[in-house]
Amino acid sequence: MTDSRGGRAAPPRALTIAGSDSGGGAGIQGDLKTFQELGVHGMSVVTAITAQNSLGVQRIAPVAPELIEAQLDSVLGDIGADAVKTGMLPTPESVAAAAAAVRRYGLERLVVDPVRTAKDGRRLMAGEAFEALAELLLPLAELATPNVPEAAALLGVPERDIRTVDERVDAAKALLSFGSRHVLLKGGHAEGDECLDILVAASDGGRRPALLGGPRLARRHTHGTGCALSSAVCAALAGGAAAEAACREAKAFVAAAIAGSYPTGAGVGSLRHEAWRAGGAFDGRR
Ligand SMILES: Nc1ncnc2c1ncn2[C@@H]1O[C@H](COP(=O)(O)OP(=O)(O)OP(=O)(O)O)[C@@H](O)[C@H]1O
Ligand SMILES: Cc1ncc(CO)c(N)n1
Repeated sequence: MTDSRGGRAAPPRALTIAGSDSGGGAGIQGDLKTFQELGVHGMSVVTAITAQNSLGVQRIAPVAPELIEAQLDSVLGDIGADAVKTGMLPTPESVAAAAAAVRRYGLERLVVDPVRTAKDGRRLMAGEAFEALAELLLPLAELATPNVPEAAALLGVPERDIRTVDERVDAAKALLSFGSRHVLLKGGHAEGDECLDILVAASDGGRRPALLGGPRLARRHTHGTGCALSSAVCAALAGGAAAEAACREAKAFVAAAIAGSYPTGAGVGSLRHEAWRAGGAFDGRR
C-alpha cells in the first residue's frame, strides 16, 4: 500500500511511557518488542533506568521530570501516537508529566498498567507515585490493567479478599470508581488451573464482565508478562480495536509468549515475544 505521497503507508503508532529493564524482558524493552511483533510503530519515553536481571532489580535511578517532559513533547509534538501505555512511573512528578501530556495532546486510547513491584518484590513505584497514579492517570485511561496485589493496594483491602472469581469480579467493578473506562483485573497471581482475566466496563457499571480464560501454563520464566499484556493491548488499540477485542488478542499474545518462554541467567527467564508471530512454533521445550 502507498500513501498520497507515494511512500509506504505508515503503521499505527504506539507509545510506551515506562522504565528501562536492562535484562530486556520487561519495561521499555519488553514493550518495544511487543509493539514490533504486533506491527505497530513503537516509541518510548524512558521514566527510570533500572539495573535488572533474571534475579531481580539491583538499582533504580528515576529520570528527571524535565527530561521526561522533553521526551513526551519530542514524540507527541511531531510523530503523535494512536495509543499510549504507561508502566513504571517512579515519582509523583513523572506521573504528573505523563497525565499532563495525555491531556495536552488529547490522547484517548490510554492503557495504564499500575506497576507497583517487580517479580522479586522490589518496589518500582513509591507509595506517593502510586497514589498520584490513582488520582491523576486512572481517570484518563481507557483501560487499567492491575494484577491482584495492585488491585488490593488500590482498594485498600488485603489480597486474600480477592481470591474467588466472584470476589475478583467485585474487585474489578470497584476499581472502576477510580475513573478508567475499563478495568482488566489480571489472574496471573490467582490460584487454580485456569488463568482468568476479568474485564469490566464503566459504560454498564461493570454489570456484564467479560471472562478471558485460558490454561495456567506451568512455566517458570514469566518475567515481563504484565508489561507484554499492557503493551499488546496498546498495540491493538493503536490499530483501532475495541477494548474487549484488544484484551482478548493481548491475552493470546502473552499466552503464546509464555508457552515459548526460555531461561535467561540464573533466575526467572524471559518471554518469547516472537512466539505469536511464529504461530505457535514454540512449545516451551526448547
Ligand atoms: N502461568 C501463566 N499461564 C498463562 N497465562 C498467564 C500465566 N501467568 C500470567 N498469565 C497471564 O499473563 C498476563 C499478565 O498477568 P500477571 O497477573 O502475571 O501480570 P503481572 O503480575 O502484572 O506481571 P508481572 O509479574 O510481569 O508484573 C495475564 O493475561 C495473565 O492471565
Ligand atoms: C522497568 C520495569 N517495569 C516493569 C516491570 C514489571 O515487571 C519491571 N520488572 N521492570
